Formats: sequence, C-alpha cells, structure tokens
Amino acid sequence: MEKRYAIGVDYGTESGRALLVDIATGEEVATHVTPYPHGVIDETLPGTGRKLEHDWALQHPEDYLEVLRRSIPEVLRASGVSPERVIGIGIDFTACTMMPLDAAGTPLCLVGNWKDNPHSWVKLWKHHAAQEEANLINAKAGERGELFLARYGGRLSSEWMLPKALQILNEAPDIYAEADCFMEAADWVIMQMTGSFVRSSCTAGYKGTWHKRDGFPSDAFLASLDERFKDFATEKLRGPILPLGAKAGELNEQMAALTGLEPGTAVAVGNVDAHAMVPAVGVVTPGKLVLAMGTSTCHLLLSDKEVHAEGIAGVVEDGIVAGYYGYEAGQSAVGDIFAWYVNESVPAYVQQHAKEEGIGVHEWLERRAAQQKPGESGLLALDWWNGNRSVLMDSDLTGVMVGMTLQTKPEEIYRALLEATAFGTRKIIEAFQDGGVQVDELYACGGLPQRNRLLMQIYADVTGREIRIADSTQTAALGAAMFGAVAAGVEAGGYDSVADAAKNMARVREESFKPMAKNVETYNALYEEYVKLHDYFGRGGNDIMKRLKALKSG
Ligand SMILES: Nc1ncnc2c1ncn2[C@@H]1O[C@H](COP(=O)(O)OP(=O)(O)O)[C@@H](O)[C@H]1O
Ligand SMILES: O=C(CO)[C@@H](O)[C@@H](O)COP(=O)(O)O
Repeated sequence: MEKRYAIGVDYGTESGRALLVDIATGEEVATHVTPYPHGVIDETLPGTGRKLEHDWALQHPEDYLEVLRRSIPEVLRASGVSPERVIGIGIDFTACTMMPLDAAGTPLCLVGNWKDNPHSWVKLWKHHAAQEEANLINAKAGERGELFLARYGGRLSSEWMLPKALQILNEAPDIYAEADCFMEAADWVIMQMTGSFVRSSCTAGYKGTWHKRDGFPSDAFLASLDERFKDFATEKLRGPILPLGAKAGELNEQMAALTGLEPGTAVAVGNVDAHAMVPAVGVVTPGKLVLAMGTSTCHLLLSDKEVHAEGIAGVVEDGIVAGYYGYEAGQSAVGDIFAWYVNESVPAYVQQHAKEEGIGVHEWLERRAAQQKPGESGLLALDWWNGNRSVLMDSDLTGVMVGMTLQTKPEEIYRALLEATAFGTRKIIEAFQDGGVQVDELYACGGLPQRNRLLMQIYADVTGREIRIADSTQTAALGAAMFGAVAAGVEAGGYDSVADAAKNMARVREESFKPMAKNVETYNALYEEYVKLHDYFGRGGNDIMKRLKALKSG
C-alpha cells in the first residue's frame, strides 16, 4: 500500500513549525520552522509606536497564517511527498493565547482603527497583566464556594481566559462590547483552515474553565465579578466544543491554495502544545508524568480519578487522552530564564570565549557548570522570573538568587538557575503525590532535553528519579500530526484513536538520565532550603516582591 502522511503544525512562543510524518512508522520526513515576523510583542504596538505596559505580551494573528503559508509548502517540497498522500493535519498551540473577533471571525486588531488599542490584539499565554482580575476571580469564587475552582488547584492563573477577558472589559469596555466572541488562537487557526467554528475541549477545559458536564462558570458567578460580564460564557465563548481526536472539518479551498495541500484534507480539533506531546512520547496510560520543557515547562499526567489539590493548574476529563482525567501543572519560565541570563546578564568575556571555541553561550556555560558539584557555588535561586504558575499561581512573584559573593562566576549563576527550575518541578511532583495522584515515571520532551544534558542530569538528581527522553526534537508537532492521522480515520489510512497512533508513531530514546546517589543527597538538603525560601516569599512571610512590583507600576 502507498504510504500515507500527516502534517503537524506546532505554534510555539517565537515561531511555528510544520512536520511531515509517515503515519505508519512516525518517521519524521521533513520539517520547517517559520519565525513569527512580529515575534512576541511586549514593548511597542506595531504600526502605532505605542508603548506597552509591564507584563504585556501580544502577538499578530497574521503571523500564524504565515506559518501555514511558508512551512507547509516547504515540507511538501523538501520531502517530495505529493499532497494527496497527506491525509490529515493537526495543530497545537500555546495557550491560553486568545483574541477578540468580530462577527466575521476577523481579529479586532485587523479591523478598522481598533489596532490602536492593545486590547484588540492577541494576548499571548505569557501576558501577565491580568493578575488583579485573577485575584478577584479567585476571591469571589472562594467566597461563593464555586465548585470549578477546586479543579484548578484552588486558584486560576492570570494566564487563563477569564482573567484576560475580564481585563479587556475593565480597561477597554468598547473592545469587549465590540467583540462578537473570544477565541483561543488554536481554535481561530482551525476556523481559518476549515471554516468550522468549533472549540477544542482541551483549550476550553484547561484555559476556559469549561467542564464536560458542568459547562462554563455560571452567569451568576460571572455577574458577581461585573454585571457586564454576566453573558461572557454564553455569548462570547459560545460554540460547539469538540473532543480531542475529533475532526474539526476539512481544509477549505483557500487554505488548500495557500498551503499546496488538497482541499478536503481532514483537519483535527486544535490541541495545546504541551498536551499534544503526551501521546507523542507514547504516554497513553496513568502515572507517567510528561515534562514539556521549552520556554516554559508544562507537567502533564493521566489518571483514572479526579482529585483536587494545590499545585494542579487544571484537571480536565478527556483533556489529554480520551478515557482519562488529564492533569496539568506548570512553570511559567524555564528556558526563558536561561535565555534571560544569556541575553541580558553574561559578561562580554563569556561571549568572547564561546565565540572563540565555536560554541553557543548556553553550551559554554553548560560545559563549565558541569564541572561543579551540587552545592559548590553556595547559590540558591527561586525560579519565578515569570511568576509562579504552580503551586502558588501568582504571576506577581519574581526571581531571587541567594548567596552571591565577589567570587561568583557566570557558570555558577547559570547552574543555580538550572537547579532552581528543577526544584520547582520537584515541588510540583510532590504536590501531585500529596494530592493523591500517583507519579511513577518521568518523561521529558520539548526543546530543552536534547539541548542541555546537564539540565537533564540535574532534574534526575533533584527529583531522585530516572528520566526518559523523547526521541523527537519536534514532539509537539509529532503529537499534532498524530491527531491529524486520527481525524483522517482508519479508513483513510489513519487511526481510530490516539492510543493506536501512539503504538506506531511515538518514540523515546534508549538512553535515559539516572539519578546519582551523591548528588541526590546534596540536592535533598538544597531542596529543603528552596522550600523555605519558596514559602517565605510565596506564602506571605514577606510580600516584598509585590511591594516592589507596585512601586514599579507607579
Ligand atoms: N542549550 C540550551 N540550554 C538551555 N536552554 C536553552 C538552550 N538552547 C535554547 N534554550 C532555551 O530553550 C527555549 C526554547 O525552547 P523550545 O522548546 O525550542 O521553544 P518553545 O517553548 O517556544 O516551543 C528558549 O527559552 C531558549 O532560551
Ligand atoms: O500553558 C501552556 C500549555 O498549557 C503552554 O502553551 C505555555 O506554557 C507555552 O509553552 P511553550 O513554553 O512555549 O512551549
């Protein structure tokens, strides 16, 4: 039988990439990355020069179509695969990355003069300027005993849909009123590809506070936040919500012309980037925690029971793999913290040495840091450079580094930052375990595990567990392609379920990272100190981070 292929398109923070995959084997035949022409918009609004406030992060919706326009033809060209052999497409996206649309489905930032107001643009997942709204939602939901709150670890993140939309209502009521609806970028791109106005159970569940049986938070609750917000769910989040694995529709003529694919190609319901990675590392059963490590880290776990505990950013039935409760937790910055250090803080001599040795600054620092023993630098950091998404759920928390002296070296700071993110992950694992959700095995995927071996050894040592690594550098796109194959269905040469797709298409590497006993011991001691710092700054012992932030905002 002739080979069949699927395409997965992974929409990350800085770029989007397409991956063309052999459906029978999971072989990754061709890949292409399109950096977003406008990148992350966090300083000035395009076309206006208007300065954005602290904690804002926007994107340009046309960049998403640019990824389809450039990367899909390129994977077809590079692979030589003819379009009719591509039977399904799936996409995955960062989330909650949301936008207001007009009645024709056009983002308001592309309509008339709305572009001059930053609230008309796409709010990227890491837009952190809705913390006040998140605080209000959490306080009101707590007071009213709203049941949904427990499914989100007792606190909604400021990154999620409700706080972001409420911020628009508060600061730009005209845009809120003008918006016919709000949509996750994942669902919007699917609508552009197929013409189908459908939402994904994954984006709706984790980010939109939707529940399979209870639906969205009630009108009464929404009205308790602001009378004008009463109809938010029924009007502005309206539309059918389809489960993962379902077909959203078929590629329309316009998108077929744009991408070079055949009209009528099956298109899967949109997925979230981290969630798509789970079946792509072969995880389709409970107890296996997947660390999706990139700009941020998401921690994903399947279970056959629903429990509510601090540290769980969301639990959604069928939210990752049908038939299980899917749990998500996360750290809002991981790779982004290392990027901050490399871009903003290393001395010129480090860059010079790296250049002379013909390696990148990350690699140079990693090599040096690998020569140190745990604890040797006397440094300890908190991993809150972009707030805390689990277990404290507070984007007003900031970074800390303790123990610096005149002898402190750049590689020591780099290592302390790697370690801080590992401690943050251990805290999340303990939160799952303490909450009664079993974690038996660890799997790592995303951009970081294959780029930084020291990082993975530190994670094994800090958690005291073996870590298996995905065999793909494009795990999210592979997962998206798997859902594309499921949308196409077994009759077209695809699969009936993502579990079936995973049997043939998912892979992990032979090599794993195993904890080293001596390191584990030192890290146990350091972790105790981390927990003390964490609780001191994060649980009200000293609110200095919030006071400083308030001063900064003026
Ligand atoms: N060698 C490295 N060591 C540690 N971090 C790295 C290294 N190379 C790149 N990074 C970080 O990895 C992150 C990108 O991860 P990736 O998974 O590719 O992207 P995304 O999360 O947007 O999908 C960036 O924050 C970057 O700074
Ligand atoms: O929040 C989620 C998933 O729930 C992510 O989309 C978000 O952390 C961004 O992920 P990346 O770090 O860009 O891979």
